[in-house]
Formats: sequence, structure tokens, C-alpha cells
Amino acid sequence: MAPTLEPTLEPTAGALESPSPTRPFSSGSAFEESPSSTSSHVEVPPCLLSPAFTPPSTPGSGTPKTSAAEAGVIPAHEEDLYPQPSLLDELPEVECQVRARIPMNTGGSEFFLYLYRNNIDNKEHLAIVFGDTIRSRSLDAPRPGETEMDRMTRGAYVGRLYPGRTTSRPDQQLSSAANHERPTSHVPLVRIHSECYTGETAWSARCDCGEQLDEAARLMAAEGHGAVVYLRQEGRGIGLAEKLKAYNLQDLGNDTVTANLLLRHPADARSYGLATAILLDLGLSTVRLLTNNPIKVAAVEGPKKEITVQERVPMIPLAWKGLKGGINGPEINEYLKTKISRMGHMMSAPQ
Ligand SMILES: Nc1nc2c(ncn2[C@@H]2O[C@H](COP(=O)(O)OP(=O)(O)OP(=O)(O)O)[C@@H](O)[C@H]2O)c(=O)[nH]1
Repeated sequence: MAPTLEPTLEPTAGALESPSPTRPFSSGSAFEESPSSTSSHVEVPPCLLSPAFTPPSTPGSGTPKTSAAEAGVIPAHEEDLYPQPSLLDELPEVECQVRARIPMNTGGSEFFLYLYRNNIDNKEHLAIVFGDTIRSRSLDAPRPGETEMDRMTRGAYVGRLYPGRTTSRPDQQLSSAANHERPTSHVPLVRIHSECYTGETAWSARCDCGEQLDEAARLMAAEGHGAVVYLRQEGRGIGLAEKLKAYNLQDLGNDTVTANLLLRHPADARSYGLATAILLDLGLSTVRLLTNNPIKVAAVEGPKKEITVQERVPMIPLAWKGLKGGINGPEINEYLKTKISRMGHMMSAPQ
């Protein structure tokens, strides 16, 4: 029978090293931010350690330390208990390649999906934008030699498309309300969401990712204004293959933090510089951030406080609020409790 490691490791986000060298559209300076690591060591039986490491391609999630003692460290001070973001000097460069209108299958509402490229990885990071007051500067900027059809095809138009439309600019045939952005006075809701194939697509009840994405969309559609920045950093940045190994380690008795550490990954290998850059491109410099994660609040604000998080809006699981339709079960409850106790998430489990 496979041995089980007692969950004695404390949380840490290991040092993140240099970003991916891929630079799809610019040779400008790239940077990443990394959670800091701390220094005390713990003993982990060698038989429990992964012999190999699959490098994640998430920007900033560099090769982790080679020993479990380095990967899993006990913080020396109370303030080091949870992973902390460490911000580098410059934001990545982002450019919105295309946007398109998506009517929602939940009825009534629609949003615009913005697809971004950047100068630090070759992933298709996204923004899910509700309301027509939020626009991308890089998308709307004119591009050399492009026609009006080119602009409409990449989504750089004002108002709505319809069969036979010939201009990307405000259109004579549309009513003034449909042509013009309606100013809004309230600060937009924003969610920075990390990809989770299992929770968002494959019906997993191990995590609350799908419920959080649904809830964010519901709130933004109701307000008629807001944006989800959807970062392709699956499995808290370790990738899907490694996350599935972590699930097996969780079934062997470890929590979500220890499972990552046993695989020689940081507890959280994510970074948020791309999210900050995308928010700025969308003109969202003051936001209400939907999250329970203290790291996100600090990281999204950026190295020079480019973004102001005016308010943190908690995301309490529906089941914990006594509401129907949320994820429920033993795995999700353990997962959420671990996020509170070992990752500093700002919410309280029901008694
Ligand atoms: N390694 C690992 N990743 C997981 C596990 N469960 C979910 N994830 C990943 O965790 C990430 C969830 O992140 P977010 O939805 O941004 O949430 P968060 O950091 O928990 O913070 P909130 O904003 O409060 O939701 C996704 O990338 C998931 O794929 C797990 O057990 N192990």
C-alpha cells in the first residue's frame, strides 16, 4: 500500500524564475512576479518524491527546487505563513488580437470575449467583458494597411454588427444608443480567474472553480458591467498533468498544498502581471475585485500600483451560504478549508 505523508509541510510559493523566452509580438522587456519563498526545511521520505519534473509553461512558474526540503519549507515567522507576491519592475506587454460577441446560454445576457497575445508566453489569455463601456485600447488602435472589413472582422467596431454593415465606426443605421458607449459611474466588478479544466468543463466537485466563474458572470451580467480576466495557468500554474498527479496524492491523504509540494512544485505557481496589463488595456484602473485570495489583491495592483482595488468582494461558496446549485461534498469542503488554513483565504467555514 502506498505510504501517506502527514500534512506537516507549511505553505509556500517557491521562487519563480525567468519567464518563458517566447515573444510572439514584441521584443520589449518582459518581467514576471513571483511569490516569495521562505527557508526552514522539513524531511520528506524520498520514496514520496516525484523523480521527474514536467516544466510548466505558465509564465513565471520556473523550474522548482530539486529537493523536497527546498520545495516545502516551514515559515520562520508568522507573517511568512502564506505565500506572498513579489512584483517585478515592469508589466508584460499585451495586445488584444480579436474580440467577438457571445450570447450567453443562460439566456438574455451577452458578453464580448477578448483574446490577447503577449510578450512572455504564447498562450491565449482572455477577457470576458460585460457591457459596452469597457473597450480595449490595443484592439481599437488602427493597424497599418487594414480595411474596414479587417477592423470589423477582428472586432474593432463600435455598436453591433449586422449583415451588410460596411463601417467599423459609429453607424448611421444604428440607433444612437446602440452606437455609443453608455457611461457608467460605478466601479466595475473584476475577477481574475485561473484556468481549471476539471472544475469548469469536466464537472469536478474537487474545487469551486466552475461555480466561481458562473457566479462572477452572473453578478457582472446583473450589473451590466464588469470583466473576468481568464488566465491560462491551469492547476495554480503547474499544468493539468501535474494537477491530476496532485489529485492522486490528495486521494492518498494529502491536502492540496502538500500534494503540490510533494510534486516539487510551489503551493501556488501563478503570477498576475498579465492580468494587470490586460486590465490596464481595458481601461480598468480602479476595480472591485471578486476574490478570497489575499495574494491576488496585492499582485493585481501591479508593481507600481497601476491598478487600485477599491473593494474586495468575497466569493462565498453557494453551499456555505445555504443556497442551492453550488458544489458540495467531502472533497470540496476539505479543499476550501485548506485554502483558509494554509493559503490565507479570507472566508469562514460554516460551523
Ligand atoms: N495544483 C492544484 N490546482 C488546483 C487544485 N484545485 C484547483 N486548482 C487550480 O486552482 C486554480 C483556481 O484558482 P482561482 O479560481 O483563481 O482561485 P483562487 O486562487 O483559489 O482564489 P479566489 O479568487 O478566491 O477564487 C485553477 O488554476 C485550478 O485549476 C488542486 O487541488 N491542485
